Amino acid sequence: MTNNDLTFTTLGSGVMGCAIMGGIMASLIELRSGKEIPQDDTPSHLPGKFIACDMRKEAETQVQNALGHYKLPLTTLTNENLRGTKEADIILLACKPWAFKDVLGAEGMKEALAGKLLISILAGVTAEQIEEFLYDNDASAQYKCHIVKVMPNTASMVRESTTVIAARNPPLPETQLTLATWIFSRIGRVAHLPASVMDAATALVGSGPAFVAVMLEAMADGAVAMGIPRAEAQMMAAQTMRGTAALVLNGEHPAILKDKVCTPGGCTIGGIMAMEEAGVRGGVSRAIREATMVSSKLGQGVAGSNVNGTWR
Ligand SMILES: NC(=O)C1=CN([C@@H]2O[C@H](COP(=O)(O)OP(=O)(O)OC[C@H]3O[C@@H](n4cnc5c(N)ncnc54)[C@H](OP(=O)(O)O)[C@@H]3O)[C@@H](O)[C@H]2O)C=CC1
Ligand SMILES: O=C(O)[C@@H]1CCC=N1
Repeated sequence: MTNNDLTFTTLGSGVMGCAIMGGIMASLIELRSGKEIPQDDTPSHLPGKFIACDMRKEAETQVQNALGHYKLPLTTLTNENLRGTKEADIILLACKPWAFKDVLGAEGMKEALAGKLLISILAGVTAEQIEEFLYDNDASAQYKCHIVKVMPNTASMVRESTTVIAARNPPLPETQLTLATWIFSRIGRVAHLPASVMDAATALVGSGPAFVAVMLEAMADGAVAMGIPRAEAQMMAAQTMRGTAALVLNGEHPAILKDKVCTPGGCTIGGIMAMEEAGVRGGVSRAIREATMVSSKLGQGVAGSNVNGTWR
């Protein structure tokens, strides 16, 4: 038996705040309709009420436009992070990475967070950084919140995210970890990894949709150049990526998959040779390494600073 008596608040309701709330809402609707059946690991208390906080008034309209159609209890607040946090059981920190001290350092915030689950999706900011900022490394601080760093991606909106949950030492209480895992497994696949690889995880799964979109667009452009109409080319490129991903998730090794497509003397190996000449492999893997390094600097930035290219 589950109760939808928890309130889920986002501090920052932009692209990701909306995507994650949207994914959770879609999942709750499926649970209610019986399309999804509660599993053994379904927590007894689930979110049922949502509060979207932002500092921009326009965010209220954007949130309502994106999520209003789910018809679940949803409140939008502008410049009322404290109220949203006081009313919350679970708080999603989804502002810009360099804004976290402004958000969490506000008067009364520490008290409002006490005992609650604080999920941070901020690139480049560790759970330890947040803990140190809030409690100044005071291990005996009363009524701490439980902080977990996770890295989802924008496909949360369509429940196809890949989310990495960072391990904590000491670990999160079991109930809180189960709840965080449940939330993100409703909106895609979840991996648990050491905190030390979270910047690489940010590059791979957080930034990944942008990298894949560039490749998708390039494939579609090539097809348009060769006469296929744009809409069809885009759909065909996307479905080809989905099919390839499904084969790999089904256990096929990417190198074997590639070899199977390359008929000897055929057109695919011709195309692969062109990709190798252009250094596509090196360029793509370099993008992951570059994004990892930039991510590692994002939590140290201040608003308006640009850490791209500053780490060398
Ligand atoms: N976009 C993505 O695909 C992913 C992003 N992330 C992480 O998620 C976080 C959010 O990213 P994203 O959704 O893209 O960013 P957005 O800019 O779309 O959303 C962040 C929102 O938070 C608002 N905000 C800033 N300061 C405050 C504040 N003090 N109180 C309340 N709201 C505030 C911003 O307002 P304003 O615009 O005025 O600053 C903005 O509306 C980032 O930390 C990013 O690293 C993680 C994974 C993937
Ligand atoms: O580009 C960024 O900084 C964020 C983090 C991962 C995806 N978008």
